[in-house]
Amino acid sequence: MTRIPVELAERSYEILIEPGALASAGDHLGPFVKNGRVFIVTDENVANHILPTLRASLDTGRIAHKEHILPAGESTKSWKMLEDLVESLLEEQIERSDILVALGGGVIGDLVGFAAAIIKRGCKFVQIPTSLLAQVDSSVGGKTAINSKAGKNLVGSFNQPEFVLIDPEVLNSLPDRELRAGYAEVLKYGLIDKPDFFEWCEQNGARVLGRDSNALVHAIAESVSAKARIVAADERELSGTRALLNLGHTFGHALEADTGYSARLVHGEAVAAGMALAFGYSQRRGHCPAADAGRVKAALQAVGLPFDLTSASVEATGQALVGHMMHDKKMQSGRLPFLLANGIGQTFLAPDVDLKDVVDFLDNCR
Ligand SMILES: NC(=O)c1ccc[n+]([C@@H]2O[C@H](COP(=O)([O-])OP(=O)(O)OC[C@H]3O[C@@H](n4cnc5c(N)ncnc54)[C@H](O)[C@@H]3O)[C@@H](O)[C@H]2O)c1
Ligand SMILES: O=C(O)C(=O)C[C@@H](O)[C@H](O)[C@H](O)COP(=O)(O)O
Ligand SMILES: [Zn+2]
Repeated sequence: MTRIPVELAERSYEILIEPGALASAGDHLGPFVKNGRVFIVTDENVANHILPTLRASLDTGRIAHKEHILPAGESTKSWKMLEDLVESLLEEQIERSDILVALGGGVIGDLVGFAAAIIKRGCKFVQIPTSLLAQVDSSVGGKTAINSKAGKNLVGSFNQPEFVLIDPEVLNSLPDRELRAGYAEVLKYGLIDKPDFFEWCEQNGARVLGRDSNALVHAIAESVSAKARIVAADERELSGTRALLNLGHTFGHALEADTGYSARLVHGEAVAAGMALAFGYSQRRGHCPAADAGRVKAALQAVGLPFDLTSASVEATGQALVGHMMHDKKMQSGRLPFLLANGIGQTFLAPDVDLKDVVDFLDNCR
């Protein structure tokens, strides 16, 4: 088993990675529940494919458990779903010594992490991520949120899990499209500050997406070590270091808003197009060589991810997209810093971006 620590000032925790680990989830959860109960929250797809193995493991360990099965999809990160989940857990008299388990993709992880933060002013929770995106990104680092009418992830908290249990074998039932979407966030780590890893991805992307076990474990371990390092340096995104993890997201969240957070463009796909736009815009501003921006597009295109507005099927004007960006949490004194790049593996936070120039870029980059 690979163990990667997330070392934080207040409390550290571990990310455990092992093919087949779900079958022994009870052994890992046991010490955290003592005499309490486990409340598993999952979605309907994950309930069909993955829940039976977790249930069996808890039964073997004689750990009392209850289940909440929610609809799948981004619309589950809503006030309504949060309210329903919190009320039903309170109805079941959840205690602070019990433990919530987020079994699912990033939608379930973000919702359950937030519910855990507010129930009785804080319950413990564990992340068992089942999508590639959740295994390489959302299960680690403690950002939890729901969406609001104004935009993506605008209501939430920083709330770290007790541990993260990653079983790459659960990805066998993940649809190809979702696997690809998660792979966009894998590429992100290479683009931020790991150029060698980006090169590895260029050479091994097909193995990862072909579900080769060794390639998947390598991609997951490299990704979560990068995320753990960045989160440890700036847990609450105060110094600008953690903002690097937002590469592609300023553009990407605007694309998601434009498509109504629908299945037309899922988060990882929006981030893929967003990263290509960030590199394209960096090239326009003279930061990034054209060859590097070209490599980013090529790496995305090679695996069937969107690499510009057209391939993301977004027709909105630059003005409309920048309108969505005005709700970005990075906004400060009316200015929006952007994650730009001097090249592959050289991402930086640019504070001085003129939004009129971004509008012009978006209107002329199709
Ligand atoms: N908190 C963070 O740091 C962070 C980081 C990245 C993304 N996110 C958030 O994560 C969300 C996207 O996560 P996602 O891509 O996992 O989406 P998701 O949770 O909607 O999962 C994608 C789809 O795959 C299905 N699924 C998941 N695991 C499966 C499996 N093993 N077998 C079969 N089907 C499976 C789900 O039911 C869903 O239909 C977005 O809301 C995004 O904002 C958060
Ligand atoms: O963990 C982070 O920090 C990230 O930015 C990871 C992103 O992949 C993720 O999508 C995150 O939810 C975006 O953060 P937000 O603060 O822009 O909502
Ligand atoms: Zn993301």
